[in-house]
Amino acid sequence: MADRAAVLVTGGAGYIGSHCCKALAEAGYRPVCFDNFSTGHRRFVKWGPMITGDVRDPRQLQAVFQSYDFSAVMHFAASSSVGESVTDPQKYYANNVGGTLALLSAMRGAGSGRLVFSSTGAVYGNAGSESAPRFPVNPYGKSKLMIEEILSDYRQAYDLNSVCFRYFNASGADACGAIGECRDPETHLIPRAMMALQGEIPDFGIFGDDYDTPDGTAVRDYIHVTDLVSAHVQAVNMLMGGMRGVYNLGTGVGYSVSEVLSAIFAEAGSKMPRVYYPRRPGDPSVLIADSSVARMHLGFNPIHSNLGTIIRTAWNWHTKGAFEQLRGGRRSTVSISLQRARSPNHDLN
Ligand SMILES: NC(=O)c1ccc[n+]([C@@H]2O[C@H](COP(=O)([O-])OP(=O)(O)OC[C@H]3O[C@@H](n4cnc5c(N)ncnc54)[C@H](O)[C@@H]3O)[C@@H](O)[C@H]2O)c1
Ligand SMILES: O=c1ccn([C@@H]2O[C@H](COP(=O)(O)OP(=O)(O)O[C@H]3O[C@H](CO)[C@@H](O)[C@H](O)[C@H]3O)[C@@H](O)[C@H]2O)c(=O)[nH]1
Repeated sequence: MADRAAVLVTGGAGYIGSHCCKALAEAGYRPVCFDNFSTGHRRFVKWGPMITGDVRDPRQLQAVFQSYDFSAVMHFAASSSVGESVTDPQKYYANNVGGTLALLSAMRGAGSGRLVFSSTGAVYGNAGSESAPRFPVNPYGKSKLMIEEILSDYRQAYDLNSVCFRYFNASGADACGAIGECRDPETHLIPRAMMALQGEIPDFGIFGDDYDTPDGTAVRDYIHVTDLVSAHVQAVNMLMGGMRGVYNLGTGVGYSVSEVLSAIFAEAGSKMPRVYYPRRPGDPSVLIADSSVARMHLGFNPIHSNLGTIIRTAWNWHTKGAFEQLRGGRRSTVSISLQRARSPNHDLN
């Protein structure tokens, strides 16, 4: 079936992928979601066809490329928890590197030559501009850097054109309230803190208060998912005009874990004790983007990414019916392995 406006979205049932499918549909494309639902949700596939499949399976991929004539491919499918990548690196190299190689092979077989790849700020040791040294400190970041190198070689050798977006901490939720951040187990800061405030998880804590940062907790650059996916739609348009390259997507502003928690408490109108755990293995101290190249070349303008909007939209998602339905109305048994807790600090500010 020829369909020039079709875009293959691997991982389209996940957090960022589902937001991207919505944005693609709104921009006139037909997003075709290909997902194994390892962390994604069938309920998130609302804006185009849903294909259940695994990017590591060449036969499934071949069948998809035989069924559609894709204008571009967006590759979100991956394993993406920094801490887990330290304890189970094989999962990360097999799913991220292995899955991407299989996808690229299927693309070449089908003569499909445009890819938008989800890379990460975790490829840097200390982030800066795109030309800053890349010293990933965890297997997740290393797996993404390997893929970037592979894509660079494929660009040269096979004319397979790609845009790599190194995004920083995706956060927030679409204003519709129907899609948002929800994995099982959840490991990310903002959803975990919100789940803890709602009594859904018993073991929330701050990983590290001894970083070389103003308040001792780790600093990240939080970028609203709506701003992220706008850049992706823009990239599809520009790939058709021959654009390629590697771009940071962030705000250039960092917030500490402690500052994020304060913003969540303010939005929720309730607080919980701040419990401190040792640092999480693989975590860098500070990750802040310099996105000036994306601003210049893509017109990237993260208008939704102030911390207040991020927390408000995430809280809206977490306290609306859609989130509760997704979790089956049950209390979560989610628990991630924690190292020995130090004495809780009962500072509620
Ligand atoms: N969330 C962030 O802050 C962030 C930051 C930088 C980069 N990224 C990257 O963005 C992408 C999306 O992240 P997310 O936060 O939406 O994660 P997510 O876990 O919500 O989504 C990933 C999706 O991919 C699917 N998937 C995983 N392995 C698959 C496979 N082998 N075959 C088919 N489907 C598979 C999952 O079921 C899920 O729907 C990932 O590549 C991630 O590394 C995320
Ligand atoms: O229960 C928790 C969860 C997280 N954190 C901390 O909060 C910060 C942010 O952690 P998290 O939300 O897990 O995101 P990151 O580990 O920074 O990684 C995200 O951001 C990276 C880019 O910056 C992406 O590459 C990853 O895919 C994405 O998961 C880190 O210092 C964590 O140690 C806590 O203190 N307690």
